[in-house]
Amino acid sequence: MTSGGGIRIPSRLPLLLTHEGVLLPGSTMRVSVDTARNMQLVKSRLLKGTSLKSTIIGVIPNTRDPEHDTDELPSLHRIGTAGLAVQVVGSNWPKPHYTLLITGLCRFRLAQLLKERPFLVAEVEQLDQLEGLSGAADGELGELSQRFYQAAVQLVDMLDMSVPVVAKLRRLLDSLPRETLPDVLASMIRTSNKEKLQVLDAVGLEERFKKTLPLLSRQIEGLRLLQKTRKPRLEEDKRLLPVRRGSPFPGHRFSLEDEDEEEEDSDDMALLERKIRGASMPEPALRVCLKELKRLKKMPQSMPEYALTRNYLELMVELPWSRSTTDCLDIRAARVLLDSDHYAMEKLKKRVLEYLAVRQLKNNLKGPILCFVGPPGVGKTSVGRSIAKTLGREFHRIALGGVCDQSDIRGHRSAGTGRGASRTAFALFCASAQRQAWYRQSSDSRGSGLQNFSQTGVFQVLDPEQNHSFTDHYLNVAFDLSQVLFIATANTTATIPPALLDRMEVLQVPGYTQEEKIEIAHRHLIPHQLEQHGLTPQQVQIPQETTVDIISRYTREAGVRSLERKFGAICRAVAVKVAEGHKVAKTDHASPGAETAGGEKADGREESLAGSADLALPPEMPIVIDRHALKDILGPPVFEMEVSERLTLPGVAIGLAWTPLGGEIMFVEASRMEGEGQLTLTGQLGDVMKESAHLAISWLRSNAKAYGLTNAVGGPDPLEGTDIHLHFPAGAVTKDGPSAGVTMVTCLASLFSSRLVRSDVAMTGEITLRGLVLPVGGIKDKVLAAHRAGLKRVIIPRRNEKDLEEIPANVRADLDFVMASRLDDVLNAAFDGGFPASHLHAQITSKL
Ligand SMILES: Nc1ncnc2c1ncn2[C@@H]1O[C@H](COP(=O)(O)OP(=O)(O)OP(=O)(O)O)[C@@H](O)[C@H]1O
Repeated sequence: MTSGGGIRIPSRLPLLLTHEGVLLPGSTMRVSVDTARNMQLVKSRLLKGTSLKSTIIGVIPNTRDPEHDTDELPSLHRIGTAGLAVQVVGSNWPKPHYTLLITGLCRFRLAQLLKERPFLVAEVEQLDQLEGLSGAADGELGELSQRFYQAAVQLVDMLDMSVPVVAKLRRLLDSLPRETLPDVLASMIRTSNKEKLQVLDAVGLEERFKKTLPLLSRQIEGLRLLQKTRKPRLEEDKRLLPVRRGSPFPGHRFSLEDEDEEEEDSDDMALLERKIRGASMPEPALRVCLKELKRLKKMPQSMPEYALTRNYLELMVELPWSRSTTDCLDIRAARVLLDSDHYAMEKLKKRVLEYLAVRQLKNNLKGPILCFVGPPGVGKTSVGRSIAKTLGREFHRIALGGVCDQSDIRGHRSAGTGRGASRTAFALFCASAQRQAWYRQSSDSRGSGLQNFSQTGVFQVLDPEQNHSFTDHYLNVAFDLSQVLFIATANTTATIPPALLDRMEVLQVPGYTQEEKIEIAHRHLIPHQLEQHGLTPQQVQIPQETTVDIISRYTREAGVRSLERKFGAICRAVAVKVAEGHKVAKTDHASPGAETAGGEKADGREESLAGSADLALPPEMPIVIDRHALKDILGPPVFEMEVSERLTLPGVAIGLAWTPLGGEIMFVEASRMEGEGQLTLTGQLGDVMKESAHLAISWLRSNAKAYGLTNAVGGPDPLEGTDIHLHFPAGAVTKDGPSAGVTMVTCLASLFSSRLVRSDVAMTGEITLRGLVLPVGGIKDKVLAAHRAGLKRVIIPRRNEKDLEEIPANVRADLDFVMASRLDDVLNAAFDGGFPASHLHAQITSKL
């Protein structure tokens, strides 16, 4: 085809000087042309010429730096290759240039330079037709050509025959004249420009074979080595045709450089595939993963979908499909652990142990889901963590507060970027083995979103009957959650939909009494905080009185979370003092006089003080946190005993309220003014509470005569010519419920009778129009709140008497409980000297 033997080139040839690459006969090369002479050659010869002859040019490798190839003619290489310009492409970017595709025809020798401008023209002598291997060559040349041919066949056989260009090359080896093989193969294999130049200069055939044979052997060796190191991927290696620029097959460029990247990529994919196969996922999940992997392999990395698919596969691989822990439950050890981690909570701990014992005997997790309900910071999560520890399971917490969307529970997967795993799947991913997850529902203001739970798939997750085939929309395959032990926590059951609540066993976790808090603080919170701050009991001491002060004057909560935070603040302050002390000690040590001080701390201190007066004194150990230190560290007390101050006027009474944060005392205030009998209610009250207010007024009006209640001017109807305003403080918080009924009656009775309510009484109870007192909920939390506030008497409905059993004995001993079945009982207990009608006037004078 390109044998010089069959082609006669013109004796005068325009010359193209190439800076990059060496064109050999039988190969094709792309050349970028931008120097003045070469551009002229293209414009006036190649683009204008019409005959085949005009497209034949002499290509001479220019060994000089192209930058200097301006006007001065370089000393030209004497041997060049005549080539056929088969394609010319012009472009203006980034500067005007042409790209030529040239196929080498035969060698020529430069005889004489005829013209230098506008482009070079020379008289040339055609080489390559002088010798030839006629048929079966004999002698050394024949042997050389045979060896060369065999080596070439060996090389091509090492490549992948399924690649069309390799198959074509294999066929060409047999059909091409042997003398053309050195040029063709030298242009294909990895060779430097210098080596190619040597091949070009080898005009004699024998010399040419000798020059190219070692290059061929080197390539074979290199390929063999490569295949040896990457044996498992032999098939892929064969695809790597080590053909560089100058391939005789334009358009097919293979390069060993690209290979590395490709190799990395496919290694990565192979690794991922291995991981997928090794994840022991069930058949359907494996099928989905392999399908996704196949898609991923075809995707360019720059595509957004690539990262998404990859993340998906990584998540699938990490999910604990088969990994699970064997529960190692020893009930006695569990009891010890629960006791050592948590003070009090006896009822809860007992129930938890029962639950665990039954689960172990039954050896499955079917049954109601435990749900701990109580105010914040009472240790619900902490008990859950201990349960996981006793079982040897991993613990993960999922927060569902504010969840109102099904995708949070079950994930979502839409086209594009908006897809993600559910919180459930994410928790499992984090837990990395099928063990325990922790469900939490919040009673925050967005709690109403939880109403949709039945549709949101929470059942599918929690319900042991359904969760063996939980399908996350993101994962899109079923996952067995039946081995996961779910425990729920909530601050209130009010926001949990009834259908879900029905499947749960609710365990109430009430707030703590002051005594319990003191114990928890000294057994758990203080040691924990000391450890967290790198302090020891030898360095800091917090006496019980300080703890009591913090509990009553700096925190007012049902749990112990703020209490723990306050201890944290104290530890930080102490840490500074201790660190400052160390600093002084170090300074002493470094000073020459310090050594003679013989380790006497006091001496060292004096010396250092003399040297630098602004350094703090190292504190005496241990630092004792007394009331003054407390004020210094935490600032002035946040809560003061304000109760008696607020009850100095008629028309104020203390009610007891239950909130998700625990029990609270509440001051109900009433005032009256001239008007038309209007009742104004403020403090964000719900409908039930508004109705209670109307009930209270009606009852008082109907009994006004009996109790001697009057309006502002002493008239028999308290509402005549009078407007009433009833206010419940903390106006920003919505309140509702019937339990403030008795407090409203007491507050209004005080207003209408102008008598003061006792300042140490708190009350709770629902009222009826006939003056009965009905039972209410949350008695324990309410009583604890009254105790916290330092009140002495608590009025509760008689039918709540049984609830007093839950209240710790010491709290019961501190309080005087009044059981009320009628409103008369309430009023009698709330006012000094009772509230009988006959004594009314005498009482007023004595009080006012
Ligand atoms: N009885 C207790 N004994 C020892 N530490 C306790 C006890 N109760 C609470 N704590 C500690 O109080 C801190 C808060 O507890 P935890 O986080 O379990 O509260 P929670 O009831 O889950 O609150 P929330 O409803 O806000 O999540 C933890 O450090 C816990 O160890």
